[in-house]
Amino acid sequence: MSTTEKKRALWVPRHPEETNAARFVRYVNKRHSIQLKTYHDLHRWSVAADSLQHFWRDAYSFLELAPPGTKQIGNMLESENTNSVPLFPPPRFFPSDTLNIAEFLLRNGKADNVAIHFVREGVAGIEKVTWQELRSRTRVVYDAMVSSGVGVGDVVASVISNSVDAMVICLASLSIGALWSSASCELGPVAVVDRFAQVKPKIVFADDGYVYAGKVTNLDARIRQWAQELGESGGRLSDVVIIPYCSLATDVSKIYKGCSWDSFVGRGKGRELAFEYLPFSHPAFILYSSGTGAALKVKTDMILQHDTREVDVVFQYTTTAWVMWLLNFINISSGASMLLYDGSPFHPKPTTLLELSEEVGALCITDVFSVTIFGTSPRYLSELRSRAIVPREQFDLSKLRLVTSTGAVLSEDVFNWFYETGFPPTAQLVSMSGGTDIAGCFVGGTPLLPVYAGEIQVKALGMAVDILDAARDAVVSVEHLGQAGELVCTKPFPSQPLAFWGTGGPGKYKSSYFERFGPHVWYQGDFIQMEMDTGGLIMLGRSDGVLNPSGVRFGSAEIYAVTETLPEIDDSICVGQKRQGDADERVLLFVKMKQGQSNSSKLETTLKQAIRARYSPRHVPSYIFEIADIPYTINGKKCEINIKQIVSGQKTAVSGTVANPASLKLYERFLHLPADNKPARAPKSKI
Ligand SMILES: CC(=O)CC(=O)O
Repeated sequence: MSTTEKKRALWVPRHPEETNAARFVRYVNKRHSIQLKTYHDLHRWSVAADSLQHFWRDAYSFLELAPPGTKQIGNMLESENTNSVPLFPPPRFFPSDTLNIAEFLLRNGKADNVAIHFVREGVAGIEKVTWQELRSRTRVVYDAMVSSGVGVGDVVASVISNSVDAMVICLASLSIGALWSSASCELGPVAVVDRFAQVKPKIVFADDGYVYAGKVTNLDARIRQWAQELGESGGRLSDVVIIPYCSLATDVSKIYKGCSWDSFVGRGKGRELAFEYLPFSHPAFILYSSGTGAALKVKTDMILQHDTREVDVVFQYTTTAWVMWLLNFINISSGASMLLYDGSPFHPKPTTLLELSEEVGALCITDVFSVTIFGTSPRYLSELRSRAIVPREQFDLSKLRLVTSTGAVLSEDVFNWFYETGFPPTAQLVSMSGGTDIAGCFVGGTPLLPVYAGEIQVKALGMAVDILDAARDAVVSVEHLGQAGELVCTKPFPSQPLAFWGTGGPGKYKSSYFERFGPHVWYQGDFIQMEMDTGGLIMLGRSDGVLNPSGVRFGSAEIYAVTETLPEIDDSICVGQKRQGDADERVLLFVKMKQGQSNSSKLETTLKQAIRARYSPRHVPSYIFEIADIPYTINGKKCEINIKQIVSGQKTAVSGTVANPASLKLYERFLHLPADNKPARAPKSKI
């Protein structure tokens, strides 16, 4: 695009003054006698050294997190000057406040309204769980947990589907002050032991089986294996409670500390549900990759960035192994109704999720008969497009207000498809990026500003995001130059992890985020750029996957932005290859072709020309290969680092969360390629 050409907005806010964010601006203006007007004014104020504390305290009270009867919210940090507070060691937030997250989550829903619409693959109908039922199911599990000796600070773990049970068990654990940690059912026994041996749970809940893409998997043998190994790993496991989710009649006597759901529940003594009020910084969730802080951050994202309201029906597609499960769980605090789905997004039909979105309504909210907020991923949207599904023609999605996408970079091409062909143009498409480690977003959406193709709209409120020079370890911002660089955060935020679990935790925490730029700068490991025309943000990929041939740095997402425009390509993965004795690296692009298509020399030429024209000759991959499969994690992230290591002859650690680990083998043959790698001279090579 030429510099004089203005970018066209794909979506513009219609009634910005009616949004939660606009109400919040009026609220802080009044409280502090200031005159913030735009989103950018609000963001600047939310991260300034002398008002960061005001922002988080105001968000705390505006979002009504404090327990009923709280007279005053204390200071966010002990020190008033947030410039002097490092992010590591992690500061304690709101040191004088107490809260119980479960009480907060269950506080707002009206007894007879539907809290959760639950749909399971392979099970007909929609289970409607009212708020009253949710509270009473939580009470039953709470009662049995107390009888089983679960107390403040104990870990409750679950190998569980994205079900109502998962929410109920988590709520019961949090009401006691126990910590929650979950894994999804498809994880193998080694991965389950890897995770839970570290956190030493007191109780583990496990579904007896799961259903995915039409197949029922009985987990009996896997549970036996991991329960035995967990028991031997020296923890304090007292029960492995089997949930008869698939009615598979598991023999619990064969499982180490096995206990049936009925005998577990039978331990209850009829106790009322009670909430343990704990310090703001009391831990609540153990997440893998990396408290109340999470609740404040998630609420801020939901209400102020996504404008979630009480009348919304929210549908986030996720498993219990992804941080989006936690975000969705905290979502219930808005009193909004949710659709919970367990199963494959494409089974029995590729339009299953869209059908559900149309169908699900909320009891007692007569004018809402469809999902209004749909949370998904770039992969899902690309898949709809490549299957030629046109949601807005096939379904009534007129009530859909917001579609959020996370987990990977959402390409410009998918943005354009969304508005030109795919979804109702009135829906706001929000691409967001944060991480498991921060339980929320660094950058995301706002209802106050337009949406542009390929761009994340804004930096999230209260998050002092900056873009630092990727070639240096010094704190040098390149944001105002429009240059690509490292995404960092330079001020403390309440959803920072409290610690890394287990021995050596503080050291691992420090080396993960603070080695690169020091204790005042959180280094996220994402490569990002600001679009100077619009102020939007463009994610370019993970920093460790950054491509760097002959000193030109660019992100894999830039290459995917081109491959995604070619209809014959189903998917692609782009990595750097390092060779022994060569300081430079070359770029390899692997393309998975659609059925019936092949990587012809014409396609290679088209690809190279498109990359050269859009970026530069130095962005053109040295080699383009056809490949039969692309490895993904179960959360839909491409395994670029594994491939980069494999093609560079380095050892690679394959985590239990790779959904299709066999595909990694396909890349081993690319270790030995001819030495010469002049760009654009890529020989055609197929497998
Ligand atoms: C909010 C996110 O960024 C979620 C993720 O890590 O995929």
